[in-house]
Amino acid sequence: MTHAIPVAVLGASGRMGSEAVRAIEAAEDLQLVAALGRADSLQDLVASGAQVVVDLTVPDSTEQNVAFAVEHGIHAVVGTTGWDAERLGRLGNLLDQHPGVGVLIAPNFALGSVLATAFAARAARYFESVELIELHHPDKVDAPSGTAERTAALIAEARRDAGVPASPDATRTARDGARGCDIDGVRVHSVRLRGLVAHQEVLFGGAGEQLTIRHDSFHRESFMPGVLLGVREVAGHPGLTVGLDGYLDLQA
Ligand SMILES: NC(=O)C1=CN([C@@H]2O[C@H](COP(=O)(O)OP(=O)(O)OC[C@H]3O[C@@H](n4cnc5c(N)ncnc54)[C@H](O)[C@@H]3O)[C@@H](O)[C@H]2O)C=CC1
Ligand SMILES: O=C(O)C1=N[C@H](C(=O)O)C[C@H](O)C1
Repeated sequence: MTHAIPVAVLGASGRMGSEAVRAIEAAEDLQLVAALGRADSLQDLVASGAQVVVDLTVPDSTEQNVAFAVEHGIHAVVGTTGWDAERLGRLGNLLDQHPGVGVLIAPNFALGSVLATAFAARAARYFESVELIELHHPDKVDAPSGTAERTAALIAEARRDAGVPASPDATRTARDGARGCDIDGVRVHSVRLRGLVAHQEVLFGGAGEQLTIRHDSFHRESFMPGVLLGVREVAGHPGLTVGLDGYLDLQA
């Protein structure tokens, strides 16, 4: 058997980080060499000998963590949110200076969610109206979700490419927030409710019909096959990959 891949987790005591630690420990081809939290130094990451780091921290620290990993030749699998175009641009430039290092930024590791986003992008051009609702546990610190940001951006791109006009909306007066936020012309509504984990609905409306594309993560175990796939594949994909679909053949 080939040697196990040495893997470190950043944010290891968090909701996702602790689940990832368990999944990596249970995988025979992976070896957990560091489980680091906010109190640890990034130097511990280098000292651990990790070839791959999984970042499941907070939007405020993820860019710095990933830049440190890249500068030290460590591949990174990133589930943390907050990767806007500016941050992705800076990371792309950094990776140009470190050829051979791979980074996967995965807004969502659940296979069903990755498929739902791909299906939504596919359907986007065929309907007059589109709106998106994301629903999460109330301990989530960011809104809208990273998955919603990505899904809305892909829907907007598909509609732009196909020359579809903006969704009709006659609203002239509204309370703040009543119509959600606007991501590239797609209205996105965020719900935070005790009992939920991670859920998303894309609503497409046409004359006399509606298509709803819904995905539910009922438990964080749903994200683990994607995390493990990312860890196993990232070294073989140098440079920046955004979205787990970059490692999957969704056409098959
Ligand atoms: N891509 C995906 O499929 C998923 C992504 N997420 C995202 O992952 C991130 C973490 O989510 P949760 O685990 O729910 O949050 P959490 O708050 O439970 O965990 C975050 C952990 O990171 C630690 N932390 C903060 N700063 C740190 C630093 N500089 N270095 C090391 N550790 C640090 C915190 O102490 C905490 O233990 C969020 O951005 C969330 O949106 C969550 C679920 C799935
Ligand atoms: O914070 C979460 O829980 C999740 N975060 C990611 C996001 O913002 O899209 C992925 C998933 O929705 C769970």
